[in-house]
Amino acid sequence: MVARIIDGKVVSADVKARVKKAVEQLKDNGVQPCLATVLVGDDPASATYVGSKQSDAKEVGIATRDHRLTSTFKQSELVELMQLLNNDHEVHGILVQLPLPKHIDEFEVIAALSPFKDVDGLTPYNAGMLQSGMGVLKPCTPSGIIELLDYYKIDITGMDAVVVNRSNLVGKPLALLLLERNATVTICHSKTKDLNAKLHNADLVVTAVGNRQRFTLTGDMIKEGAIVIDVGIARLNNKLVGDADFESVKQKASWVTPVPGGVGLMTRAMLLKNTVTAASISKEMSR
Ligand SMILES: Nc1nc2c(c(=O)[nH]1)N[C@@H](CN(C=O)c1ccc(C(=O)N[C@@H](CCC(=O)O)C(=O)O)cc1)CN2
Repeated sequence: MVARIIDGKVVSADVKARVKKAVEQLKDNGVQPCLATVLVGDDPASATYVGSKQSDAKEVGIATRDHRLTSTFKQSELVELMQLLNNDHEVHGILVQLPLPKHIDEFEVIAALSPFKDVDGLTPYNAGMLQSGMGVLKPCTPSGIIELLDYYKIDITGMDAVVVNRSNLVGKPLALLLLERNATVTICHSKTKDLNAKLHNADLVVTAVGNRQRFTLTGDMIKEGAIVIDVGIARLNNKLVGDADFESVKQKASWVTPVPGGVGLMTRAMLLKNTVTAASISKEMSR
């Protein structure tokens, strides 16, 4: 079997076109959607991601604020900045780029965000809403993966899904979204017993490790016809790669996402979608 490609370029362009229209409608109704990004420290990958998020926003007509802070910025100052942005009526979405420097308690900063401006869907309120099946602002990578499955009309009902990641950003929220689509979900991690057996049995594999030395998914590790969603990003021989050895996985899977050009683009597109949703929520609340 040779896998069909789940193309993040096509689907993210579709999401962005819908977002652009929604932005125009909001503007016609007197609301200029605005996204504030917050970057702490000088991690080059994080700076690149924030740069892309800023230019994506501009491309669809969303206004931006760009807060770039040194790695010595204090936790209390960051919480104060969250409160300032929460109270700024011109700002609808707040994105704090992760990871934060080690001296900062990520949970405390995220928890200081207004859940109505939490365009990453990470506050305790939005995480709880997601768990109840009532999520509105949902984490961007997991909701981007669902958008990809929907676009290609891939029904995962009854499938055994294995997610290799247990973070709040990807693994945990994704497990809930796959469960909502009636998959049977197993979350795997570094302490999982017999990962190979679990992978072999899976109809859907989502991998988000991002370190080829620690984990590489090869074709012989998956079941014939499995769907493979690759969230990992790493550099190998100066080339951007995912967790999957694309060529061998492609020979065995039924569907596969490429890296680059897959889930990463969806993460960015879903942030724009969440920003427009947050702007609409703010408009409703001010009525
Ligand atoms: N606050 C957040 N922080 C982080 C998130 C997040 O969703 N919210 N996710 C990750 C990384 N990430 C977003 O910030 C991200 C990853 C990948 C891409 C992307 O565009 N990938 C492209 C390739 C890009 C390249 O050429 O370098 C692709 O896969 O085609 C965007 C964003 C960590 N932090």
